[in-house]
Amino acid sequence: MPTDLDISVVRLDPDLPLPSYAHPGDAGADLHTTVDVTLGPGERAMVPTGLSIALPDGYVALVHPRSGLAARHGVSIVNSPGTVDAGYRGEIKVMLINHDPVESVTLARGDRIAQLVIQRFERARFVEVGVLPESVRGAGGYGSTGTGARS
Ligand SMILES: O=c1ccn([C@H]2C[C@H](O)[C@@H](COP(=O)(O)OP(=O)(O)OP(=O)(O)O)O2)c(=O)[nH]1
Ligand SMILES: [Mg+2]
Repeated sequence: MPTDLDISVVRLDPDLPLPSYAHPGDAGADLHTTVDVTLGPGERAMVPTGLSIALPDGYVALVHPRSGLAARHGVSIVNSPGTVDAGYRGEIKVMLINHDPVESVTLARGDRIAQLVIQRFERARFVEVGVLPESVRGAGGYGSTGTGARS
């Protein structure tokens, strides 16, 4: 098990909990909405979490959807996964969308709406070249291998 990383958090809404992992070993720490929100079919909303964080340099926090909300209500995140940069000190917000074609969904203050995955990342230097090295895949993509069973 990796050791836990300390991340400073300010609770803008002290009545709501800090992000928390539901089980040991979970990658995502659940985020809560500070407001009641109702999303009609196809509707989206920027939902506040009441949290600001300071990530160490070299880390990013990704805002992922919760599969339970997706499976039960068709609710996901427009910009999934959202990117919280290490230098960002504002409130973390979640751009929820209701993909259900007919049903509205209501989320109440305190409900868990998304999960935050903390990752290390590589910062790249983009080095311009004239020609890229060859690869087996080449430029094939967008379904180039088909959809059927492969032997
Ligand atoms: O789901 C998200 C995505 C982003 N952010 C915050 C943290 C992030 O550091 C900042 C900017 O996000 P991003 O870079 O994705 O947005 P942008 O459209 O490129 O805005 P900017 O020009 O401010 O970078 O907004 C969130 O709170 N939730
Ligand atoms: Mg940006």
